[in-house]
Amino acid sequence: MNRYRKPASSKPAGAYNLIVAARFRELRQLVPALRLKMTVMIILGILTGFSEMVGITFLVSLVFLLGQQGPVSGSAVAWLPAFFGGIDLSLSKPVLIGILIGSILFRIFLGFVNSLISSTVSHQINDSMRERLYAKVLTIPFQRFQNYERSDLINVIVTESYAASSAHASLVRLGVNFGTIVIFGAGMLVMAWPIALLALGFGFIHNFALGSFAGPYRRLGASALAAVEALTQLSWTTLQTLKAVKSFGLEKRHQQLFETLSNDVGHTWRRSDWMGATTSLLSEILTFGVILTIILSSQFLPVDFKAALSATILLYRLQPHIKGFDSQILRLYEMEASLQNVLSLLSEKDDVKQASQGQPVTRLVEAIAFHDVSFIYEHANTPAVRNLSFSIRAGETTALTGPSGSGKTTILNMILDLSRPTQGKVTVDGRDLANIDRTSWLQLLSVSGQDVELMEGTVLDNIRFRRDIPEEDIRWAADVACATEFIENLPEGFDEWLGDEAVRLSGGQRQRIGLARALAGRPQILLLDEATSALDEHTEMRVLSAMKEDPGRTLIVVSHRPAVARLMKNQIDLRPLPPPSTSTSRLG
Ligand SMILES: Nc1ncnc2c1ncn2[C@@H]1O[C@H](COP(=O)(O)OP(=O)(O)OP(=O)(O)O)[C@@H](O)[C@H]1O
Repeated sequence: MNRYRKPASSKPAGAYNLIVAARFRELRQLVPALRLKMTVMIILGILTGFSEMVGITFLVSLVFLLGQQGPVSGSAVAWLPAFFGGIDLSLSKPVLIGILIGSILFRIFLGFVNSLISSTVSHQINDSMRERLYAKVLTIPFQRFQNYERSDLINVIVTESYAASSAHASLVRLGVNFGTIVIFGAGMLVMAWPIALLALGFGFIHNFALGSFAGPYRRLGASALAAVEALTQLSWTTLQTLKAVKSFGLEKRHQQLFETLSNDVGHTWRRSDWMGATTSLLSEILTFGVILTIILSSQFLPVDFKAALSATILLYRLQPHIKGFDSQILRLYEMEASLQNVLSLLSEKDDVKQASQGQPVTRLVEAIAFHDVSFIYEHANTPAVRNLSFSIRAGETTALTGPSGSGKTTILNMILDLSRPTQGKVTVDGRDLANIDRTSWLQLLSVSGQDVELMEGTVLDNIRFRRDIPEEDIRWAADVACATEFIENLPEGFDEWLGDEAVRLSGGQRQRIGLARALAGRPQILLLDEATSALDEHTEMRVLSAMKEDPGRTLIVVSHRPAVARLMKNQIDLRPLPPPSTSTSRLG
């Protein structure tokens, strides 16, 4: 997912069954307050299994016992009538029928309660995972965020977040299966211990045989995830670059690529189904083998035939639980890759400074100053900006110029507190920006860039951008940004639905919506990062002149156009100075 993420190891971490402990540890890390609910669900599940045993299998055994005359050799069934002490078994038939019906109803009730609880807990886990993953995307440092593929982030938040609740459900079922196996095992031990021992041996062989599938399941989980990620990424980039795809006539190529990736996804899911069918078949064959062994050897075992038959029926009823136990372990292997993705995103460190940390600021009074600032991006070899010192005075207009790649956007990102200087500091009225409350600082600032990130909604929604801004401020901002003239020509005006790409708008119109969005909050400091590059020169001058009119506003404009730079009072030129000077900035 993360471009810098280490690939998952292809070898299982430890012995087959140890994966349960690993998943449990991870789950507790993800959902700490889960132990009580999990215990309740496991107990309810075991009770369901118990009532099933009593209600069906145990009573079948008793039916045999009712017909039994005299003591039965080699088995504990001989003392079962005594176990029901003093009851005249011929009179207890209605009672037995009552118990049978009662236990079936009890099992149905427990099953219902358990499914209600499981579904509530699953939804709680899913809600909490999605919210935490989304919150993480909002709180990781912007630079780290840029290391992620957007399509992968969507996959993790929307799809893979379910891995936690699936792991939880599997662990609960595992606990239920295990508890039921123990209870059934005890029942069999009471009825026919030699058969119980045979069943125990069968359990170990079953566990061992299915253990050989652990590696393939783990790899299958990882390749299914990779296939889905590749498919989502292709769909995402096709939507993002559809115009280019059509302009280059690449529709067929994309269709072929999609079909290949889609087949990969189908192929991994088919392999998953086949593997499920194979392990199920193996489990059935093993059970059949053990039951056949019991039947064939029953005459040699020191067990009465009827007791052997009762225990065999129990074993037959037990088989789905043994199979469930092992298949849940295999599921835990399969979901490892998704769970690791969720964990790896959640373990990202949050921004060093939270939005509400630091001293609040209400106004820029003097200046924003850079003091010997250098910045190097993660995984980059050279600094994006080096030893920069300059100051931008409050209420003045400043042009930030320089060749492409000289660090203009990087500087704006540091003013926006999206990136921290690797060396040196940025100050606001003499106070280190690192110690200023980000929320209050960002209330003074607004930014508009070359590419406007539009969202699903109307023109009004796009300018308001989920902030509490009155409509008259939006209309005022649209006026200043020279946007009203084209908005009012749209069929629905400010209520025109744009869609997230706003394909019907020209580049210059989209930029004017972006400018109106930046202005609508009436910021004291406005950062324009080539935000008027798609406008014709005349409109650009009109927009910038209108923006300059507010005397209280500090305007910082990044532009490659000399005419724009001339319109500003100051100029910071990032062209490298000739050697031997090391400083790359000067205030014009
Ligand atoms: N996220 C990033 N990771 C690594 N390097 C980056 C990242 N963003 C920018 N850079 C590098 O930092 C340098 C400065 O980039 P920046 O975008 O600040 O330049 P710019 O002056 O705004 O360029 P332009 O005028 O082309 O928009 C460039 O060499 C760029 O490749």
